[in-house]
Amino acid sequence: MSNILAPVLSHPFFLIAGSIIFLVAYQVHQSRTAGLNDIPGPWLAKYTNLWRLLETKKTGGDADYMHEMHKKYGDVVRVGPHAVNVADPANIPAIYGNKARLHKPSAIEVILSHGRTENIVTIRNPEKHGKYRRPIAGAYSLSSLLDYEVQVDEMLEKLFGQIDKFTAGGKPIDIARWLFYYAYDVVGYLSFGSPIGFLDSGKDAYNLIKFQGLIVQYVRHVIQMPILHKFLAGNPLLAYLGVLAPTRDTFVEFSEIKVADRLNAPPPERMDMLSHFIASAEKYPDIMTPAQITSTAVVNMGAGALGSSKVLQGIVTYLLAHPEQQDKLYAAMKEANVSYPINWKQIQEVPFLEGLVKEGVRLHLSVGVPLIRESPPSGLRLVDGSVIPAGIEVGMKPYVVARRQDVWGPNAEEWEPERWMRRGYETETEFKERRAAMERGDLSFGHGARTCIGKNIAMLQVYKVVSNLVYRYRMVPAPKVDGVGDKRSVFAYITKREGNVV
Ligand code: HEM
Repeated sequence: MSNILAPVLSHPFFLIAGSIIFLVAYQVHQSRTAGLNDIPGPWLAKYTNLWRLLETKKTGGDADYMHEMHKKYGDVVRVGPHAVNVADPANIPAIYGNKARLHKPSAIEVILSHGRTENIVTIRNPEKHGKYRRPIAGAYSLSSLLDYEVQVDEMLEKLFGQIDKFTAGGKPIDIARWLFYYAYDVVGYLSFGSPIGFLDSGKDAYNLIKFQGLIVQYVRHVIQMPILHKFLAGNPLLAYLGVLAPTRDTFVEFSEIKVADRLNAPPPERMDMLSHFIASAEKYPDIMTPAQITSTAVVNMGAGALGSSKVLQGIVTYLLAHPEQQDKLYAAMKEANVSYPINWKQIQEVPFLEGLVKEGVRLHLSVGVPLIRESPPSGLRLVDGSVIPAGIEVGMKPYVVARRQDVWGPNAEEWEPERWMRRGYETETEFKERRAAMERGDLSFGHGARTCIGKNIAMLQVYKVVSNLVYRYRMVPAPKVDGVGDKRSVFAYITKREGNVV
């Protein structure tokens, strides 16, 4: 009998059909035994991560499909055989809180190409993460900001010099592009000790922005189906052959050179982040190795520069659509008696500026993926009483949380800087309560031990440029210039507000 069946079974058709049946049976088994059968979600997502990969591809990751999924299926949605997304911000402490101390799941490692040094974003274990975060925390502290303001001012002067030059004669300018260059040069200056050269050259220096865009697209897609990483950037053979190298390595190699230059040079007169990292190597020699210092500087560019750029792009788009809001901010700054260039201390005295920036962060954050964690061995109890079993990838998307009506009100999806200020009809206590609820429900910079370490730096660079830009210029929308720019471009006619600027 087996002699008769052997030629049939070795036929390619049976081999392929058999493999497919095995794969489907395996996926069904995996799905059924994950302990998530009661959690609603699209049917395909129950069996394969392909569902979220396809959704990400369809929406490009920008417009968020999870927002629609939560509207359809509720606050807890199954997005993969072993993955759920949660929308209710009341769960933030349980998932991200210091007491919860959840690990990051293995999917986070898709950020690292084969052979690269791990960094504070990719370290999964909370204890180890704490060990690596401690030595660098001082570089990002509020007290360090005063040291960094000089570098930020230097970059602002370069930015405004270029705006003046390129708008001479009433020409339109792609203001978003220049704000990207500013954000990248500020983070680069602070991380590597010298500006990278975006503003000087008026170009995407070393193609960093382009490469980073490719890396973001890679991570955004592959993190949905992490097994793909083994066959792509995480693959040792492909790394050896250099197949995927150009996108990732140019960026890292550029950073290695910058860090090596600084390690071989005398310390600079003024502290920047790189000086902090190098100084901490004396106290933590096992952790702050040259490779780790480079990795930390790279993470700054990756996690930081893009975030601030996108927020600035969002704010400027809004200000162009509402020139009256520029005038409102200008009047508020005049009333606060600020002087040019507006400094960090003066910035704190203009509540409308705070509203603009916070609203910009809320609605235009760059984090297009959920902040993922792994449910602990004892399971994860959510506020609705349901329990997510051990070993499941659990995430909340800042985009989704930023649009919750129970936190932000019925106009949650609209831009309203004034929501951050006291309303005419509110008592001080009512305002404080409403604002505290918004702060509790705000996941823009994450939460807990892994909250954004660069938040202060991001705020310094964003507040400084928004305030000084509006103090110095008035902007109105300009039509797109044919053949110039890309999907990030925002064109504007810009004129100086005479009399304010030296
Ligand atoms: C408006 C701009 C920014 C936004 C919206 C933002 C958002 C975030 C979020 C949500 C996280 C938490 C990720 C998680 O929980 O898994 C994070 C982490 C991080 N961010 Fe930012 N970020 C911004 C700017 C920056 C800047 C300017 C820097 C550096 C100079 C930076 C460096 C980092 C680093 C290193 C981490 C990892 C922290 C850790 O795991 O301990 N970010 N960021």
